[in-house]
Amino acid sequence: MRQFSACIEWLFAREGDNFTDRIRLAHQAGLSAVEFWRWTNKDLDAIASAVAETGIAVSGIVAEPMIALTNPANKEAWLEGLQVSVNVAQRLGASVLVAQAGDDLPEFSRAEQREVMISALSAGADILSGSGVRLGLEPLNTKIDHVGYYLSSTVEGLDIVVEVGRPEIGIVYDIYHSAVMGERTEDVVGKRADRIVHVHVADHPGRNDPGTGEIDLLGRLNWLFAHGYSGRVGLEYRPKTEDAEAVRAVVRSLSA
Ligand SMILES: O=C(O)C(=O)CO
Repeated sequence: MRQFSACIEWLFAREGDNFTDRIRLAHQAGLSAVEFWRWTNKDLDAIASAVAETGIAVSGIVAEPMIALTNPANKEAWLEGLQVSVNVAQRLGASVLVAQAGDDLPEFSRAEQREVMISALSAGADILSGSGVRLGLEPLNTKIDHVGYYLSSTVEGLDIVVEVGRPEIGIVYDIYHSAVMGERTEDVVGKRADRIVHVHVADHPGRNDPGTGEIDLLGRLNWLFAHGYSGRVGLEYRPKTEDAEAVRAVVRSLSA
């Protein structure tokens, strides 16, 4: 059965509640996993308690510090942070760390930045090795949400992780970002679905609930699962309502 994970940066984020209430609300709504972004600004003890109390899984968090992997000056600090992020992921039982490439830096060529990223990711693989945690480099759209970001192409992201050549390193494939960039899933993923460590969904336009826009999310998910993806589906969208039933309806509509 297809497994879903609620991104509680946006889902179950009722005004007045504290962050850990979102974990309880996701559990009450029937979700088996949650994910969130930064961990350095959150109460990890409270999160760990809510996770233990509900039995819900944490599918992923962001690798911190969120500094540009494209910048050679950041490599050491990024690797130090990765070690701590792995420890946090292990504490929470999270199997995915999400890494962002950072901005396209005008002082370096794209090829130079690519080399810097490959070197950092290769060193990162040594840190991840044996930890049970994988790192997903995330291509993001540069048309709406992340103008200036280095990595907007899924093919380029996959080429980078294939060149790194380590099982600990893959990509996060966000169908919304990919669709905004005009990509068709089958064209850009091709035979490399095994390199995807996590998938995100949101509809376009609006980045709202699946079903509110024009992306055939079910069709794209069906394609991914038929071609080797076996991880969770992260619900990373801005919900139009706070109604738990609306999330359940999304899960039903995207289930196989
Ligand atoms: O920052 C974003 O837009 C993301 O998709 C993070 O996962």
